[in-house]
Amino acid sequence: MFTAGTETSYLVLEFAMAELMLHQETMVKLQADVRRNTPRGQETVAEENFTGMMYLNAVIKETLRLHPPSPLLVPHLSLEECVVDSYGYTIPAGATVFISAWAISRDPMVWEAAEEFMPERFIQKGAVMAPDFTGKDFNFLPFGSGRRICPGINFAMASIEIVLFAGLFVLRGLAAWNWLSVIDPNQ
Ligand code: HEM
Repeated sequence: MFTAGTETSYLVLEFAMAELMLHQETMVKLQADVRRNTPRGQETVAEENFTGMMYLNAVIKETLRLHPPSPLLVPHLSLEECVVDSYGYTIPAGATVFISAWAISRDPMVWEAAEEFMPERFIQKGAVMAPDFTGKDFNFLPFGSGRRICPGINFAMASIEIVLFAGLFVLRGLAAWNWLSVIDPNQ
């Protein structure tokens, strides 16, 4: 429970920060959102500031898509034989099944520019939209699906949002997290 709840969330945070450093245009957009949603003079982030942070939510979803912390979910056991019609293969009863959420969420047949970090793909008509990660859209399964789906989704999303938002808030005075200009990634 501790491992399931901590390592996963901090991995998403680490990958989100790495992607933001690599994608300065995303970083600038996100910082603009932070400034817009936190009135001048405010010392820490407050719950009501999260309401307008749609882009933050899309950044986290895109991080989960490219870097799911449980890339093979957890092993599942097939209780009865199952034939996957479209691919023509049979999964026998008693088989251990690994589902690659990583490969599914980078499948170019499903995702446009699948290898690109593009949070905008989740924003349509001014709202964060499908695909949804609560197990209904099988092309995006960072938390799994079905009866054994992760029970910590809401807690995980809230804690990742709070930490990322708080970090961006502290650094809001900077033009961007432009650490690449001072740190040579080759060293
Ligand atoms: C970004 C954060 C997280 C991710 C990506 C994640 C992902 C997952 C995945 C993929 C599974 C397996 C689902 C399946 O195989 O169908 C799982 C199971 C589980 N997760 Fe999470 N998780 C996260 C955060 C959390 C948090 C914060 C908690 C608790 C506070 C938690 C508790 C659990 C538990 C208890 C299970 C086992 C459920 C079962 O077997 O019935 N997870 N998680």
